[in-house]
Amino acid sequence: MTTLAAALLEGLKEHGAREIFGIPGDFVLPFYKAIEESRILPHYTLSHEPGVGFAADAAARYHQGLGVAVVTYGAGAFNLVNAVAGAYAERSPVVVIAGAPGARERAGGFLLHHQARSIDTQLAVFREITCDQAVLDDPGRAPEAIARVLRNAREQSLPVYIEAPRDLVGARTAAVPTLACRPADPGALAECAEEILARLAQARAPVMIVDVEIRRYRIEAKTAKLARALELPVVTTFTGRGLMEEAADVLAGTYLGAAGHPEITRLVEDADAMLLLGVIVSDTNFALSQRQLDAQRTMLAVGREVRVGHHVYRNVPIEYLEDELVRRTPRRNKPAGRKRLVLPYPRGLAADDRPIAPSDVAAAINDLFDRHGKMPMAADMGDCLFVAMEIDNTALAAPGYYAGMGFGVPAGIGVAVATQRRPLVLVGDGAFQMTGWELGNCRRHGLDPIVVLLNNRSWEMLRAFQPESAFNDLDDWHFAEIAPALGGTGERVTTRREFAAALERAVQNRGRFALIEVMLPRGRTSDTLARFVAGFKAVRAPAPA
Ligand SMILES: Cc1ncc(Cc2c([C@H](C)O)sc(CCOP(=O)(O)OP(=O)(O)O)c2C)c(N)n1
Ligand SMILES: [Mg+2]
Repeated sequence: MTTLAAALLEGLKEHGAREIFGIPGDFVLPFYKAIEESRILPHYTLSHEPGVGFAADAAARYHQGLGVAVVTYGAGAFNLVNAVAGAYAERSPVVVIAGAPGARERAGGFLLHHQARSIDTQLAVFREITCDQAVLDDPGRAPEAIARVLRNAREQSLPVYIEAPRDLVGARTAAVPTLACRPADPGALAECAEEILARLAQARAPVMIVDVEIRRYRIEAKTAKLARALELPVVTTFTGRGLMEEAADVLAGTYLGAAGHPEITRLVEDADAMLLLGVIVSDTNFALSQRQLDAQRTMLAVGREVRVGHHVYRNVPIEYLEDELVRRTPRRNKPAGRKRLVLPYPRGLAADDRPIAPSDVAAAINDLFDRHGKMPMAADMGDCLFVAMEIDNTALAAPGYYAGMGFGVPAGIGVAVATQRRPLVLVGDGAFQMTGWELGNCRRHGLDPIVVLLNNRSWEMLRAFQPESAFNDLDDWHFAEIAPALGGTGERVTTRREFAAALERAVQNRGRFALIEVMLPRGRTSDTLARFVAGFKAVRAPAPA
Protein backbone atom coordinates (compact mmCIF):
# COMPACT_ATOMS: atom_id res chain seq x y z
CA MET A 1 0.00 0.00 0.00
CA THR A 2 1.07 3.60 -0.55
CA THR A 3 -0.44 7.08 -0.36
CA LEU A 4 -2.82 8.38 -2.99
CA ALA A 5 -0.33 11.12 -3.97
CA ALA A 6 2.55 8.67 -4.41
CA ALA A 7 0.35 6.21 -6.30
CA LEU A 8 -0.75 8.97 -8.68
CA LEU A 9 2.81 10.20 -9.23
CA GLU A 10 4.18 6.69 -9.76
CA GLY A 11 1.25 5.95 -12.06
CA LEU A 12 1.99 9.05 -14.13
CA LYS A 13 5.61 7.99 -14.44
CA GLU A 14 4.69 4.43 -15.38
CA HIS A 15 2.43 5.81 -18.12
CA GLY A 16 5.22 7.92 -19.60
CA ALA A 17 5.05 11.29 -17.84
CA ARG A 18 8.53 12.73 -17.40
CA GLU A 19 7.90 15.98 -15.54
CA ILE A 20 5.22 18.22 -14.05
CA PHE A 21 4.47 21.86 -14.80
CA GLY A 22 2.34 23.68 -12.28
CA ILE A 23 1.36 26.47 -9.92
CA PRO A 24 0.27 25.40 -6.40
CA GLY A 25 -2.58 26.82 -4.35
CA ASP A 26 -4.11 25.95 -0.99
CA PHE A 27 -6.40 23.29 -2.50
CA VAL A 28 -3.38 21.50 -3.97
CA LEU A 29 -0.66 22.31 -1.42
CA PRO A 30 -0.61 18.80 0.12
CA PHE A 31 -0.27 17.20 -3.31
CA TYR A 32 2.36 19.72 -4.36
CA LYS A 33 4.27 18.96 -1.16
CA ALA A 34 4.23 15.28 -2.14
CA ILE A 35 5.48 16.20 -5.64
CA GLU A 36 8.41 18.14 -4.18
CA GLU A 37 9.34 15.70 -1.40
CA SER A 38 8.83 12.43 -3.27
CA ARG A 39 11.02 13.46 -6.21
CA ILE A 40 9.16 10.90 -8.31
CA LEU A 41 8.86 13.44 -11.13
CA PRO A 42 10.79 16.71 -11.57
CA HIS A 43 8.51 19.74 -11.39
CA TYR A 44 8.67 23.22 -12.88
CA THR A 45 6.55 26.04 -11.53
CA LEU A 46 5.72 28.91 -13.88
CA SER A 47 4.00 32.26 -13.40
CA HIS A 48 0.52 31.93 -14.91
CA GLU A 49 -1.54 28.82 -15.57
CA PRO A 50 -1.94 29.41 -19.33
CA GLY A 51 1.85 29.04 -19.49
CA VAL A 52 1.65 25.87 -17.37
CA GLY A 53 -0.79 24.39 -19.88
CA PHE A 54 1.17 25.41 -22.95
CA ALA A 55 4.41 24.05 -21.48
CA ALA A 56 2.78 20.73 -20.57
CA ASP A 57 1.21 20.55 -24.04
CA ALA A 58 4.52 21.18 -25.83
CA ALA A 59 6.32 18.69 -23.58
CA ALA A 60 3.69 16.06 -24.44
CA ARG A 61 4.23 16.73 -28.16
CA TYR A 62 7.99 16.33 -27.94
CA HIS A 63 7.79 13.36 -25.55
CA GLN A 64 5.22 11.78 -27.82
CA GLY A 65 3.68 10.91 -24.49
CA LEU A 66 1.94 12.57 -21.54
CA GLY A 67 2.35 16.17 -20.40
CA VAL A 68 1.24 17.02 -16.84
CA ALA A 69 -0.24 20.28 -15.51
CA VAL A 70 -0.96 20.62 -11.76
CA VAL A 71 -3.09 23.57 -10.64
CA THR A 72 -5.20 24.67 -7.72
CA TYR A 73 -8.98 24.53 -7.62
CA GLY A 74 -11.07 27.19 -9.38
CA ALA A 75 -8.87 30.18 -10.13
CA GLY A 76 -5.96 27.97 -11.20
CA ALA A 77 -7.93 25.37 -13.08
CA PHE A 78 -10.11 27.88 -14.93
CA ASN A 79 -6.98 29.76 -15.95
CA LEU A 80 -5.85 26.52 -17.61
CA VAL A 81 -8.96 26.01 -19.72
CA ASN A 82 -7.81 27.72 -22.92
CA ALA A 83 -4.49 25.84 -23.04
CA VAL A 84 -6.25 22.50 -22.46
CA ALA A 85 -8.84 23.35 -25.11
CA GLY A 86 -5.97 23.90 -27.54
CA ALA A 87 -4.38 20.61 -26.49
CA TYR A 88 -7.70 18.85 -27.07
CA ALA A 89 -8.09 20.44 -30.50
CA GLU A 90 -4.59 19.36 -31.51
CA ARG A 91 -4.73 15.95 -29.83
CA SER A 92 -2.02 16.57 -27.27
CA PRO A 93 -2.40 14.31 -24.18
CA VAL A 94 -2.12 16.73 -21.28
CA VAL A 95 -3.02 15.29 -17.86
CA VAL A 96 -4.71 18.00 -15.80
CA ILE A 97 -4.47 17.43 -12.05
CA ALA A 98 -6.54 19.96 -10.18
CA GLY A 99 -6.88 20.37 -6.45
CA ALA A 100 -10.35 20.44 -4.94
CA PRO A 101 -12.13 20.92 -1.61
CA GLY A 102 -12.14 18.03 0.87
CA ALA A 103 -15.25 16.23 2.10
CA ARG A 104 -15.63 18.34 5.26
CA GLU A 105 -15.43 21.60 3.28
CA ARG A 106 -17.97 20.31 0.81
CA ALA A 107 -20.38 19.63 3.67
CA GLY A 108 -19.51 22.80 5.56
CA GLY A 109 -22.29 24.89 4.05
CA PHE A 110 -20.06 27.78 2.97
CA LEU A 111 -19.52 29.04 -0.54
CA LEU A 112 -15.85 28.14 -0.87
CA HIS A 113 -13.16 30.51 -2.15
CA HIS A 114 -12.32 29.81 -5.83
CA GLN A 115 -15.80 28.22 -6.24
CA ALA A 116 -17.52 29.61 -9.36
CA ARG A 117 -21.03 28.21 -9.33
CA SER A 118 -21.36 24.78 -7.73
CA ILE A 119 -18.38 22.97 -6.25
CA ASP A 120 -18.48 20.66 -9.29
CA THR A 121 -18.54 23.43 -11.90
CA GLN A 122 -14.82 22.87 -12.49
CA LEU A 123 -15.39 19.20 -13.30
CA ALA A 124 -18.26 20.16 -15.59
CA VAL A 125 -16.07 22.60 -17.53
CA PHE A 126 -13.23 20.12 -17.96
CA ARG A 127 -15.64 17.41 -19.14
CA GLU A 128 -15.94 19.45 -22.33
CA ILE A 129 -12.21 19.58 -23.09
CA THR A 130 -10.94 16.21 -21.89
CA CYS A 131 -11.67 12.67 -23.07
CA ASP A 132 -11.97 11.19 -19.57
CA GLN A 133 -12.17 12.40 -15.98
CA ALA A 134 -11.66 10.96 -12.51
CA VAL A 135 -12.49 12.46 -9.11
CA LEU A 136 -10.29 10.73 -6.51
CA ASP A 137 -12.85 10.81 -3.68
CA ASP A 138 -12.59 7.08 -2.91
CA PRO A 139 -9.01 5.86 -2.19
CA GLY A 140 -10.12 2.25 -2.69
CA ARG A 141 -11.21 2.88 -6.27
CA ALA A 142 -8.71 5.61 -7.15
CA PRO A 143 -5.98 3.33 -8.62
CA GLU A 144 -8.35 1.81 -11.20
CA ALA A 145 -9.79 5.21 -12.07
CA ILE A 146 -6.33 6.72 -12.55
CA ALA A 147 -5.25 3.75 -14.70
CA ARG A 148 -8.35 4.07 -16.89
CA VAL A 149 -7.91 7.82 -17.37
CA LEU A 150 -4.19 7.60 -18.17
CA ARG A 151 -4.78 4.73 -20.59
CA ASN A 152 -7.42 6.82 -22.36
CA ALA A 153 -5.08 9.82 -22.54
CA ARG A 154 -2.44 7.70 -24.28
CA GLU A 155 -4.83 5.68 -26.43
CA GLN A 156 -6.80 8.66 -27.71
CA SER A 157 -3.96 11.20 -27.50
CA LEU A 158 -6.31 13.67 -25.81
CA PRO A 159 -6.21 15.57 -22.51
CA VAL A 160 -7.72 14.04 -19.35
CA TYR A 161 -8.76 15.50 -15.98
CA ILE A 162 -7.99 14.19 -12.48
CA GLU A 163 -9.47 15.96 -9.47
CA ALA A 164 -7.61 15.47 -6.20
CA PRO A 165 -9.59 16.48 -3.06
CA ARG A 166 -7.04 17.93 -0.71
CA ASP A 167 -8.04 15.85 2.31
CA LEU A 168 -7.32 12.50 0.61
CA VAL A 169 -3.83 13.06 -0.77
CA GLY A 170 -2.31 11.10 2.11
CA ALA A 171 -4.94 8.35 2.19
CA ARG A 172 -3.67 4.77 1.93
CA THR A 173 -4.29 3.10 -1.39
CA ALA A 174 -2.86 0.55 -3.78
CA ALA A 175 -0.48 1.15 -6.66
CA VAL A 176 -1.93 2.25 -9.99
CA PRO A 177 -1.97 -0.62 -12.51
CA THR A 178 -0.89 0.00 -16.08
CA LEU A 179 -3.63 -0.81 -18.58
CA ALA A 180 -2.45 -1.64 -22.09
CA CYS A 181 -3.92 0.36 -24.95
CA ARG A 182 -6.59 -1.65 -26.75
CA PRO A 183 -5.52 -3.35 -30.03
CA ALA A 184 -7.21 -3.00 -33.41
CA ASP A 185 -10.29 -4.96 -34.38
CA PRO A 186 -8.55 -7.61 -36.52
CA GLY A 187 -11.36 -7.94 -39.03
CA ALA A 188 -11.70 -4.21 -39.58
CA LEU A 189 -7.92 -3.88 -39.79
CA ALA A 190 -7.55 -6.53 -42.49
CA GLU A 191 -10.45 -5.27 -44.58
CA CYS A 192 -9.41 -1.67 -44.28
CA ALA A 193 -5.77 -2.33 -45.22
CA GLU A 194 -6.87 -4.38 -48.20
CA GLU A 195 -9.17 -1.64 -49.47
CA ILE A 196 -6.53 1.06 -49.04
CA LEU A 197 -3.86 -0.91 -50.90
CA ALA A 198 -6.28 -1.76 -53.69
CA ARG A 199 -7.13 1.93 -54.16
CA LEU A 200 -3.49 2.96 -54.10
CA ALA A 201 -2.56 0.26 -56.63
CA GLN A 202 -5.11 1.64 -59.07
CA ALA A 203 -4.13 5.26 -58.55
CA ARG A 204 -2.18 7.15 -61.18
CA ALA A 205 -0.95 9.90 -58.86
CA PRO A 206 -1.38 9.00 -55.18
CA VAL A 207 -0.05 11.10 -52.32
CA MET A 208 0.35 10.70 -48.54
CA ILE A 209 -0.56 13.59 -46.24
CA VAL A 210 0.59 13.39 -42.63
CA ASP A 211 -0.32 15.35 -39.52
CA VAL A 212 -0.15 15.41 -35.72
CA GLU A 213 -1.06 11.82 -34.90
CA ILE A 214 2.04 10.34 -36.52
CA ARG A 215 4.03 12.18 -33.87
CA ARG A 216 1.57 11.57 -31.03
CA TYR A 217 1.79 7.79 -31.61
CA ARG A 218 5.55 7.80 -32.30
CA ILE A 219 5.23 6.52 -35.84
CA GLU A 220 7.12 9.10 -37.88
CA ALA A 221 9.85 6.60 -38.83
CA LYS A 222 7.25 3.91 -39.49
CA THR A 223 5.34 6.33 -41.71
CA ALA A 224 8.47 7.13 -43.68
CA LYS A 225 9.07 3.39 -44.10
CA LEU A 226 5.50 2.96 -45.34
CA ALA A 227 5.92 5.82 -47.79
CA ARG A 228 9.06 4.21 -49.20
CA ALA A 229 7.38 0.79 -49.43
CA LEU A 230 4.37 2.30 -51.21
CA GLU A 231 6.55 4.72 -53.20
CA LEU A 232 4.33 7.62 -52.14
CA PRO A 233 5.42 11.24 -51.99
CA VAL A 234 4.62 12.73 -48.57
CA VAL A 235 3.49 16.20 -47.57
CA THR A 236 2.56 17.50 -44.14
CA THR A 237 -0.41 19.68 -43.37
CA PHE A 238 0.01 23.17 -41.89
CA THR A 239 -0.55 21.74 -38.41
CA GLY A 240 1.84 18.92 -39.22
CA ARG A 241 4.75 21.20 -40.11
CA GLY A 242 7.99 19.90 -38.68
CA LEU A 243 6.99 16.24 -38.78
CA MET A 244 9.37 13.72 -40.37
CA GLU A 245 12.35 15.99 -39.90
CA GLU A 246 14.53 12.88 -40.30
CA ALA A 247 12.83 11.69 -43.49
CA ALA A 248 13.84 14.35 -46.00
CA ASP A 249 14.08 11.60 -48.66
CA VAL A 250 10.29 11.13 -48.71
CA LEU A 251 8.96 14.45 -47.45
CA ALA A 252 8.20 16.91 -50.23
CA GLY A 253 7.01 19.79 -48.02
CA THR A 254 3.93 21.31 -46.43
CA TYR A 255 0.59 21.59 -48.19
CA LEU A 256 -0.88 25.09 -47.82
CA GLY A 257 -3.36 25.08 -50.69
CA ALA A 258 -3.36 28.39 -52.56
CA ALA A 259 -0.80 29.77 -50.08
CA GLY A 260 1.73 27.04 -50.67
CA HIS A 261 4.42 26.12 -53.15
CA PRO A 262 2.69 25.47 -56.49
CA GLU A 263 4.36 22.08 -56.98
CA ILE A 264 3.22 20.87 -53.54
CA THR A 265 -0.27 22.19 -54.19
CA ARG A 266 -0.39 20.34 -57.51
CA LEU A 267 0.90 17.13 -55.89
CA VAL A 268 -2.16 17.15 -53.60
CA GLU A 269 -4.80 18.69 -55.80
CA ASP A 270 -3.98 16.58 -58.86
CA ALA A 271 -3.79 13.40 -56.76
CA ASP A 272 -6.36 10.74 -57.57
CA ALA A 273 -5.82 8.98 -54.23
CA MET A 274 -4.87 10.63 -50.93
CA LEU A 275 -3.83 8.66 -47.87
CA LEU A 276 -4.30 11.02 -44.89
CA LEU A 277 -2.51 9.72 -41.78
CA GLY A 278 -3.30 11.36 -38.45
CA VAL A 279 -4.74 14.41 -40.17
CA ILE A 280 -6.88 17.08 -38.49
CA VAL A 281 -9.32 18.04 -41.25
CA SER A 282 -9.45 21.70 -40.24
CA ASP A 283 -9.94 24.96 -42.06
CA THR A 284 -6.34 25.97 -41.40
CA ASN A 285 -5.25 22.78 -43.17
CA PHE A 286 -7.67 22.69 -46.09
CA ALA A 287 -9.63 25.95 -46.41
CA LEU A 288 -7.31 27.15 -49.17
CA SER A 289 -7.65 23.97 -51.22
CA GLN A 290 -8.72 24.62 -54.75
CA ARG A 291 -10.11 21.07 -54.85
CA GLN A 292 -12.23 19.57 -52.08
CA LEU A 293 -11.32 16.45 -50.12
CA ASP A 294 -13.79 14.44 -52.15
CA ALA A 295 -14.58 11.08 -50.54
CA GLN A 296 -13.81 8.91 -53.53
CA ARG A 297 -10.12 9.87 -53.50
CA THR A 298 -9.69 10.26 -49.74
CA MET A 299 -8.59 7.67 -47.15
CA LEU A 300 -8.37 9.20 -43.65
CA ALA A 301 -6.96 7.49 -40.54
CA VAL A 302 -7.40 9.56 -37.36
CA GLY A 303 -8.85 9.09 -33.88
CA ARG A 304 -8.72 5.24 -34.03
CA GLU A 305 -11.01 5.25 -37.06
CA VAL A 306 -10.37 4.91 -40.80
CA ARG A 307 -12.62 6.32 -43.52
CA VAL A 308 -12.01 4.92 -47.01
CA GLY A 309 -14.33 6.72 -49.37
CA HIS A 310 -17.68 6.34 -47.65
CA HIS A 311 -16.65 3.23 -45.70
CA VAL A 312 -15.90 3.69 -41.99
CA TYR A 313 -13.72 1.22 -40.08
CA ARG A 314 -13.88 1.67 -36.30
CA ASN A 315 -11.28 0.68 -33.72
CA VAL A 316 -8.34 0.76 -36.08
CA PRO A 317 -5.53 2.68 -34.33
CA ILE A 318 -3.20 4.33 -36.82
CA GLU A 319 -0.11 2.49 -35.57
CA TYR A 320 -1.79 -0.87 -36.22
CA LEU A 321 -2.96 0.26 -39.66
CA GLU A 322 0.55 1.27 -40.67
CA ASP A 323 2.01 -2.05 -39.51
CA GLU A 324 -0.62 -3.93 -41.52
CA LEU A 325 -0.04 -1.82 -44.64
CA VAL A 326 3.72 -2.39 -44.45
CA ARG A 327 3.21 -6.10 -43.80
CA ARG A 328 1.06 -6.40 -46.94
CA THR A 329 3.37 -4.33 -49.15
CA PRO A 330 6.34 -5.82 -51.02
CA ARG A 331 9.67 -4.67 -49.59
CA ARG A 332 10.93 -1.55 -51.31
CA ASN A 333 12.94 0.89 -49.37
CA LYS A 334 13.33 3.79 -51.72
CA PRO A 335 11.48 7.07 -52.14
CA ALA A 336 8.67 7.52 -54.62
CA GLY A 337 9.56 6.54 -58.14
CA ARG A 338 8.60 9.93 -59.44
CA LYS A 339 11.09 12.81 -59.36
CA ARG A 340 11.27 13.85 -55.74
CA LEU A 341 10.40 17.44 -55.05
CA VAL A 342 13.17 19.38 -53.34
CA LEU A 343 11.77 22.72 -52.27
CA PRO A 344 14.09 25.73 -52.16
CA TYR A 345 14.10 27.36 -48.72
CA PRO A 346 15.48 30.90 -48.35
CA ARG A 347 19.16 30.77 -47.41
CA GLY A 348 22.25 32.89 -47.70
CA LEU A 349 20.78 36.03 -46.14
CA ALA A 350 22.90 39.02 -47.23
CA ALA A 351 24.25 40.38 -43.95
CA ASP A 352 23.80 43.97 -45.10
CA ASP A 353 22.34 47.17 -43.69
CA ARG A 354 18.96 46.75 -45.28
CA PRO A 355 15.97 46.61 -42.92
CA ILE A 356 14.77 43.14 -41.99
CA ALA A 357 11.69 41.74 -43.73
CA PRO A 358 9.73 38.87 -42.09
CA SER A 359 10.94 36.30 -44.64
CA ASP A 360 14.54 37.33 -43.92
CA VAL A 361 14.01 35.83 -40.45
CA ALA A 362 13.54 32.40 -42.02
CA ALA A 363 16.63 32.79 -44.22
CA ALA A 364 18.78 33.80 -41.25
CA ILE A 365 17.54 30.84 -39.21
CA ASN A 366 18.12 28.43 -42.11
CA ASP A 367 21.67 29.76 -42.32
CA LEU A 368 22.07 29.36 -38.55
CA PHE A 369 20.82 25.75 -38.65
CA ASP A 370 23.15 25.01 -41.58
CA ARG A 371 26.07 26.24 -39.49
CA HIS A 372 25.16 24.80 -36.08
CA GLY A 373 22.57 22.08 -36.69
CA LYS A 374 18.81 22.29 -36.25
CA MET A 375 17.24 23.27 -32.93
CA PRO A 376 13.86 22.00 -31.71
CA MET A 377 11.36 24.78 -32.30
CA ALA A 378 8.21 26.28 -30.85
CA ALA A 379 6.17 29.02 -32.49
CA ASP A 380 3.25 31.19 -31.47
CA MET A 381 0.24 32.26 -33.54
CA GLY A 382 0.81 35.27 -35.80
CA ASP A 383 3.09 35.83 -38.77
CA CYS A 384 5.84 34.01 -36.86
CA LEU A 385 4.05 30.74 -37.62
CA PHE A 386 4.05 31.52 -41.34
CA VAL A 387 7.73 32.42 -41.15
CA ALA A 388 8.22 28.94 -39.65
CA MET A 389 6.86 27.50 -42.93
CA GLU A 390 9.86 29.09 -44.68
CA ILE A 391 12.36 27.46 -42.34
CA ASP A 392 13.67 24.13 -43.62
CA ASN A 393 11.46 21.41 -42.14
CA THR A 394 12.35 21.26 -38.42
CA ALA A 395 10.57 19.70 -35.44
CA LEU A 396 8.01 22.27 -34.30
CA ALA A 397 5.35 22.70 -31.61
CA ALA A 398 2.84 25.33 -32.70
CA PRO A 399 -0.94 25.98 -32.48
CA GLY A 400 -1.52 25.52 -36.22
CA TYR A 401 -5.16 24.52 -35.83
CA TYR A 402 -6.42 25.91 -32.52
CA ALA A 403 -4.46 29.10 -33.34
CA GLY A 404 -4.36 30.42 -29.79
CA MET A 405 -1.80 33.11 -29.03
CA GLY A 406 0.48 32.88 -26.02
CA PHE A 407 1.65 29.35 -26.82
CA GLY A 408 5.15 30.15 -28.08
CA VAL A 409 7.35 31.07 -25.10
CA PRO A 410 5.83 28.67 -22.55
CA ALA A 411 5.91 25.95 -25.20
CA GLY A 412 9.60 26.73 -25.68
CA ILE A 413 10.08 26.14 -21.96
CA GLY A 414 8.22 22.85 -22.27
CA VAL A 415 10.37 21.85 -25.26
CA ALA A 416 13.60 22.74 -23.40
CA VAL A 417 12.55 20.59 -20.42
CA ALA A 418 11.25 17.68 -22.50
CA THR A 419 14.20 17.49 -24.90
CA GLN A 420 16.95 18.77 -22.60
CA ARG A 421 18.06 20.66 -25.73
CA ARG A 422 18.13 24.37 -26.40
CA PRO A 423 15.01 25.38 -28.36
CA LEU A 424 14.45 28.24 -30.75
CA VAL A 425 11.16 30.09 -30.23
CA LEU A 426 9.37 32.34 -32.74
CA VAL A 427 6.85 34.80 -31.29
CA GLY A 428 5.19 38.09 -32.25
CA ASP A 429 5.03 41.14 -30.01
CA GLY A 430 1.30 40.73 -29.37
CA ALA A 431 1.69 37.12 -28.25
CA PHE A 432 4.79 37.99 -26.21
CA GLN A 433 2.74 40.55 -24.32
CA MET A 434 0.53 37.65 -23.22
CA THR A 435 2.96 34.99 -21.99
CA GLY A 436 6.49 36.08 -22.91
CA TRP A 437 7.15 36.94 -19.27
CA GLU A 438 7.44 33.25 -18.48
CA LEU A 439 11.07 33.73 -19.63
CA GLY A 440 11.62 35.11 -16.12
CA ASN A 441 11.43 31.50 -14.89
CA CYS A 442 14.26 30.24 -17.11
CA ARG A 443 17.16 31.20 -14.84
CA ARG A 444 15.91 29.28 -11.78
CA HIS A 445 15.11 26.23 -13.95
CA GLY A 446 18.46 26.39 -15.75
CA LEU A 447 16.90 26.88 -19.20
CA ASP A 448 18.30 29.06 -21.99
CA PRO A 449 15.96 29.18 -25.02
CA ILE A 450 16.71 31.48 -27.93
CA VAL A 451 13.63 33.63 -28.57
CA VAL A 452 13.22 35.51 -31.85
CA LEU A 453 10.56 38.15 -31.23
CA LEU A 454 9.06 39.64 -34.39
CA ASN A 455 8.22 43.15 -33.22
CA ASN A 456 6.08 45.05 -35.74
CA ARG A 457 4.32 46.97 -32.94
CA SER A 458 1.17 45.47 -34.32
CA TRP A 459 -1.38 42.71 -34.47
CA GLU A 460 -0.10 42.42 -38.00
CA MET A 461 -1.92 39.24 -38.95
CA LEU A 462 -5.20 40.98 -38.19
CA ARG A 463 -4.10 44.02 -40.14
CA ALA A 464 -3.38 41.77 -43.13
CA PHE A 465 -7.04 40.76 -43.06
CA GLN A 466 -8.43 44.20 -42.16
CA PRO A 467 -5.90 46.93 -43.03
CA GLU A 468 -8.27 49.80 -42.28
CA SER A 469 -8.41 49.13 -38.51
CA ALA A 470 -6.20 51.29 -36.33
CA PHE A 471 -6.85 49.06 -33.33
CA ASN A 472 -4.14 46.75 -34.68
CA ASP A 473 -1.48 49.31 -33.76
CA LEU A 474 0.42 48.37 -30.62
CA ASP A 475 2.92 50.43 -28.68
CA ASP A 476 6.65 49.79 -28.72
CA TRP A 477 7.47 47.91 -25.51
CA HIS A 478 11.25 47.73 -26.05
CA PHE A 479 11.27 44.07 -25.01
CA ALA A 480 15.04 43.60 -25.42
CA GLU A 481 15.69 46.17 -22.69
CA ILE A 482 13.56 44.16 -20.26
CA ALA A 483 15.38 40.86 -20.91
CA PRO A 484 18.31 41.37 -18.48
CA ALA A 485 15.86 42.11 -15.64
CA LEU A 486 14.27 38.74 -16.36
CA GLY A 487 17.63 36.95 -16.20
CA GLY A 488 18.50 36.79 -19.89
CA THR A 489 20.16 38.80 -22.63
CA GLY A 490 18.30 41.07 -25.02
CA GLU A 491 19.26 42.55 -28.36
CA ARG A 492 17.12 44.77 -30.56
CA VAL A 493 18.05 44.52 -34.23
CA THR A 494 16.88 46.52 -37.24
CA THR A 495 19.19 45.42 -40.08
CA ARG A 496 19.90 42.02 -41.58
CA ARG A 497 23.54 42.27 -40.56
CA GLU A 498 22.60 42.97 -36.93
CA PHE A 499 20.15 40.08 -36.90
CA ALA A 500 22.61 37.53 -38.30
CA ALA A 501 25.24 38.66 -35.78
CA ALA A 502 22.78 38.57 -32.86
CA LEU A 503 21.72 35.02 -33.75
CA GLU A 504 25.33 33.90 -33.84
CA ARG A 505 26.05 35.56 -30.48
CA ALA A 506 22.98 33.92 -28.98
CA VAL A 507 24.09 30.47 -30.09
CA GLN A 508 27.52 31.04 -28.60
CA ASN A 509 26.18 32.27 -25.24
CA ARG A 510 24.79 29.39 -23.19
CA GLY A 511 23.25 29.49 -19.74
CA ARG A 512 20.81 32.38 -20.14
CA PHE A 513 17.83 32.89 -22.43
CA ALA A 514 18.59 35.12 -25.42
CA LEU A 515 15.83 37.46 -26.60
CA ILE A 516 16.40 38.88 -30.08
CA GLU A 517 13.87 41.63 -30.80
CA VAL A 518 13.59 41.93 -34.58
CA MET A 519 12.09 45.27 -35.56
CA LEU A 520 9.77 44.92 -38.54
CA PRO A 521 7.67 47.51 -40.36
CA ARG A 522 3.90 47.55 -39.97
CA GLY A 523 2.08 46.57 -43.13
CA ARG A 524 4.66 43.95 -44.11
CA THR A 525 4.18 40.20 -43.60
CA SER A 526 6.05 37.07 -44.61
CA ASP A 527 5.55 35.91 -48.19
CA THR A 528 3.67 32.86 -46.89
CA LEU A 529 1.19 34.86 -44.81
CA ALA A 530 0.65 37.25 -47.71
CA ARG A 531 -0.30 34.30 -49.92
CA PHE A 532 -2.43 32.81 -47.10
CA VAL A 533 -4.42 36.04 -46.69
CA ALA A 534 -4.83 36.46 -50.45
CA GLY A 535 -5.96 32.84 -50.74
CA PHE A 536 -8.36 33.18 -47.82
CA LYS A 537 -9.91 36.35 -49.28
CA ALA A 538 -10.22 34.71 -52.69
CA VAL A 539 -11.94 31.63 -51.23
CA ARG A 540 -14.23 33.83 -49.14
CA ALA A 541 -14.94 36.34 -51.93
CA PRO A 542 -18.66 36.40 -52.81
CA ALA A 543 -19.37 34.42 -55.96
CA PRO A 544 -19.77 36.71 -58.97
CA ALA A 545 -23.47 37.64 -59.42
C1 LIG B 1 -5.53 34.20 -27.36
C2 LIG B 1 -5.78 34.83 -28.71
N1 LIG B 1 -6.38 36.04 -28.76
C3 LIG B 1 -6.64 36.62 -29.97
C4 LIG B 1 -6.33 35.98 -31.15
C5 LIG B 1 -6.66 36.62 -32.50
C6 LIG B 1 -5.39 36.95 -33.28
C7 LIG B 1 -4.90 36.19 -34.37
C8 LIG B 1 -5.50 34.99 -35.12
C9 LIG B 1 -5.90 35.39 -36.55
O1 LIG B 1 -6.61 34.46 -34.54
S1 LIG B 1 -3.41 36.84 -34.93
C10 LIG B 1 -3.44 38.14 -33.81
C11 LIG B 1 -2.36 39.15 -33.78
C12 LIG B 1 -1.05 38.55 -33.35
O2 LIG B 1 -0.13 39.62 -33.09
P1 LIG B 1 1.42 39.29 -32.91
O3 LIG B 1 1.61 38.29 -31.87
O4 LIG B 1 2.10 40.59 -32.73
O5 LIG B 1 1.83 38.63 -34.29
P2 LIG B 1 1.81 39.35 -35.74
O6 LIG B 1 2.09 40.78 -35.55
O7 LIG B 1 2.86 38.65 -36.51
O8 LIG B 1 0.43 39.10 -36.29
C13 LIG B 1 -4.56 38.04 -33.00
C14 LIG B 1 -4.86 39.04 -31.92
C15 LIG B 1 -5.73 34.71 -31.04
N2 LIG B 1 -5.43 33.97 -32.14
N3 LIG B 1 -5.47 34.16 -29.83
MG1 LIG C 1 2.99 41.86 -34.05
